[in-house]
Amino acid sequence: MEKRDACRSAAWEVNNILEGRNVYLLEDFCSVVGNDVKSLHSIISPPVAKIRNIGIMAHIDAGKTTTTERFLYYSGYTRALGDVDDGDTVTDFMAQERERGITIQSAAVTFDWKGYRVNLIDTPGHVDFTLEVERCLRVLDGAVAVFDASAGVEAQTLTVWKQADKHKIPRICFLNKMDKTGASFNYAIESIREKLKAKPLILQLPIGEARTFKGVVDVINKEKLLWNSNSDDGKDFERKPLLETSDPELLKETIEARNILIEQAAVPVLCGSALKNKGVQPLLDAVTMYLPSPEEREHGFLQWYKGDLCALAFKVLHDKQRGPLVFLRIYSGTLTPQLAIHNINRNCTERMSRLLLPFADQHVEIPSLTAGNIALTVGLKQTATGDTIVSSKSSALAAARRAGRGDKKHGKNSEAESLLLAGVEVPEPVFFCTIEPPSVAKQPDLDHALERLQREDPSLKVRLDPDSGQTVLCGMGELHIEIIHDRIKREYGLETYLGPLQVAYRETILNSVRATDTLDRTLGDKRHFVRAEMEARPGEAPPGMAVIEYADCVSEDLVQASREAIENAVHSACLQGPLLGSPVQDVAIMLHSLMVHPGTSTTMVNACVSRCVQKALKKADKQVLEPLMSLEVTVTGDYLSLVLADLAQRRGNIQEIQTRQDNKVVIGFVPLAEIMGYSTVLRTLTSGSATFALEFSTYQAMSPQDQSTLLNQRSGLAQVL
Ligand SMILES: Nc1nc2c(ncn2[C@@H]2O[C@H](COP(=O)(O)OP(=O)(O)OP(=O)(O)O)[C@@H](O)[C@H]2O)c(=O)[nH]1
Repeated sequence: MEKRDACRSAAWEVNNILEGRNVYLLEDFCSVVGNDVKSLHSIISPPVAKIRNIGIMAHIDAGKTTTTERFLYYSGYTRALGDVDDGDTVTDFMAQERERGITIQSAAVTFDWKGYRVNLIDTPGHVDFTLEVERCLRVLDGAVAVFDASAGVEAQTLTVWKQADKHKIPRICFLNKMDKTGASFNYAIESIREKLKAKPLILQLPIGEARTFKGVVDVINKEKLLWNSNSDDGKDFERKPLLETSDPELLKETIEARNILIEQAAVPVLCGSALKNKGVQPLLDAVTMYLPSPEEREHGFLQWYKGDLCALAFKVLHDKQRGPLVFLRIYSGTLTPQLAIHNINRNCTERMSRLLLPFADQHVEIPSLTAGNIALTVGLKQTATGDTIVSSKSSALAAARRAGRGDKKHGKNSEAESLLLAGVEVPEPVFFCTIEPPSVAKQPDLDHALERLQREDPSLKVRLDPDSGQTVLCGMGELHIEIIHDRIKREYGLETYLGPLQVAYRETILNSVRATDTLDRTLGDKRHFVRAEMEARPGEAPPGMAVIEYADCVSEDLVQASREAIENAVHSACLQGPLLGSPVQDVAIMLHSLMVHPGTSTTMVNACVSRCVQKALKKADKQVLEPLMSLEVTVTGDYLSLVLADLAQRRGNIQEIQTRQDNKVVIGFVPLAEIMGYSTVLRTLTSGSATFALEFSTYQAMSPQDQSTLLNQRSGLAQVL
């Protein structure tokens, strides 16, 4: 009772400063959820064993939205059944909100089911958002894969399934659309076996298929579940034992399935029709029964924190009224409103003002949240997607010490990196294009929009082209850049112009070379004199960076005085390689000698060193590196040779051709430069019957012929321009 009162007063207190729409206080919310009033305690902090953080993975149109809607309805959080086709689902509601400029998209919705707290986290499916999918998977403890039972496993599900394998996320399969013409339980099961290489653990059998689909058999309990055809919303259904007298065939089949089930460790499979309101409640039961709670998942880093706060920001949204909303998965410790937190990635401390739970389409203000939960925070202005949050800098250092990483001789960056416990590696963007505002006066608005979008999406990079002064967008794929372009228009009201998409090449050198450079200039009555001798050689370093070494003969005092100028000069020279102006990687730079006359400005030192490094890079044998994509094309046998011939012309390297049911699956690698706009090509080539999945693999050295073709093209282009 005491706790209850404390919660109430905390909630009321925050209400005084609260103006936002869609935010309920706990007790108001209890009346919203109606007859089934949840206890305040369970709303605030359910026992961790009763929490399920799950995602829904599905191919486009498999029924993810409809299934989510049914979850919310049966759990009592929405009062009417939304219909995607009528445009009145919770998700549609949010889309409209967004159109009106109130960005309350949802990255997670929360609801309770039979005493369990379910946090449903959205997982985007497209490969351009691989990073986003990975980040979401990182915060999931389990997932429901929704399939269209008439189509079985489709391309997008396959991609996300592989990522879930990588992160060891336990899954349940839901064969949806059992009512649809062409729905086939056996076909869908077979495709799970074939394409996902998973063993289906059949927990249910359908009673009827397509138009005759009525309900399901619970294989474990040997019961049939029949939805009352007179009940519009499917809330009422009855359980009846299967009897030898009334259902001899079905009983026999069920017993066989049950025996197989008990023998194997595999993926539980259920079936139903979200649209026709059949099979959703047993799916929710299965989520709570078969998917693990947060404490059943292993997170090695938790031991370093010993109960102190550790959370991962997995999504940032900008709300026009409340500013940035940050979704956090709490791994250990407790969050409370007004709490000051330390952001390890940004090495800053900031204060959150409010703590919300995203219940269905409403946000509920709460006084605290503990480990295992998903929280929505208001007030964190610097935190970006993917950041690790702890209680204080000293707590982070203590964790690093426990992890045995804080005591090494590190530079400041590597110390911070050692503490990024839950982060996901951000891949380097492989595509770029220029973006221009409608007028010069709108450039600050564009900069502001891009700054916000980058906080939400760290795989988007923005830079300034030093030659043209234009803003350049760097992204993970064509769709990624298209969506950013569209969001700038929709959310920030700016009509921008994109330049042509270009491939992000890199450069490196193959041998060691030395160069010298002298800068002797008199400005006013002051003489500035610098002479540098430098060597560039192959050595492991990220793009646009270089390993910098100093020869013993270089005076230590001089290095101390000019270190920053020298390092900035080396890095800026490495940002624009001599061949294509692309970043140079895997280079080490040694400063053999440096002579600086007294009174020479550090700007002059910087200029001389930069020129000297550029000279050395130019003299070396140079190599262009290009992004290589892994490609998977699913095509019917009659189009196979056409697809292969086309890929051969695109410098494709075919690794394997698999047979999957009636289809051939071509697996291989192809340079990104050759595969832009491939969806249109493939559609034309195969009359729209083939599908493909494309993913960045690595950077590879171009062959001498391909490199010279590229360089000729570029210089030809330069002459034309
Ligand atoms: N016949 C049938 N249709 C369904 C079922 N579930 C969903 N649908 C329909 O399939 C279409 C797609 O459903 P959604 O729920 O929007 O699917 P989604 O996976 O969220 O789709 P995206 O958001 O586009 O990825 C809609 O027209 C739904 O009405 C089902 O169980 N049976």
